[in-house]
Amino acid sequence: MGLHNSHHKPCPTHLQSPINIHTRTAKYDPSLKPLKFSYDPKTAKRIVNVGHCFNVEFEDTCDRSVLGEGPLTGYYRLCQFHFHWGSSDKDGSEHNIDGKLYPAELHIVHWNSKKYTSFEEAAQHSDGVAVVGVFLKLGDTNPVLESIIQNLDRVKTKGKTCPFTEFDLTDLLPKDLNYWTYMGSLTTKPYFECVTWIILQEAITVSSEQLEQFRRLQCTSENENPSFILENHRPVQPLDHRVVRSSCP
Ligand SMILES: NS(=O)(=O)/N=C1/NCCO1
Ligand SMILES: [Zn+2]
Repeated sequence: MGLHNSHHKPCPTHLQSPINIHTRTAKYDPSLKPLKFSYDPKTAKRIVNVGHCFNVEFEDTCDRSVLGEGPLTGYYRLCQFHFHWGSSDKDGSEHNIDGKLYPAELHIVHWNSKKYTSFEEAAQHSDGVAVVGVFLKLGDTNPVLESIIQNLDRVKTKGKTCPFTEFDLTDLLPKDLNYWTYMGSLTTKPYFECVTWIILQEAITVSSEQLEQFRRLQCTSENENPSFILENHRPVQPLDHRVVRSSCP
């Protein structure tokens, strides 16, 4: 059921992601708090090739690595991070900034462990999930990304996993933690509308060679004819009546 208007025709309300962020329309909200990342490097567990991307998974059976404050009520438990990229360096990010695309985008996925008992349950609720999005811009080789990428030949085909421990995810974040925030959805099936999106305004760097490594991952399993994950970014969705808020003026 959607909103009703004078024509009495229901108009559906979409809360889908990603979106284009029009920075001049974003509204500064002084009540937004600074983001508080409390990640324990010992909770890093493994890298998994899930077919459409690779996930770096964390131990999420207790609140050892959490994201707090920012636009959130309470804290959300870190469960995994992954990337979206394009078939060339010309596109790849999911969110756009004033129509500008980046060559890739990092998503750090957390779920509301105060109210729910798993990511799967939390994803059924509008306050269930918080994803921090970080843009990757073309530049020098990123040494922290390199420590992840050097493992990718161990998860080349769909379903493969490899151990990945003692990783400090805060090393991957930019210095400036100012952000835009809006209510949206998962950008992968089943597109549940359960995400508080927190998009950092400062990008981190990635080199062209590092992006090429992403595109060498296979979406096929080891006993199939190889196909490659050349791109995995969803097109932007209608903003409708949503307002994007900014943590800084
Ligand atoms: N691209 S996304 O919105 O983070 N999608 C998901 N799905 C499972 C976890 O994050
Ligand atoms: Zn994602």
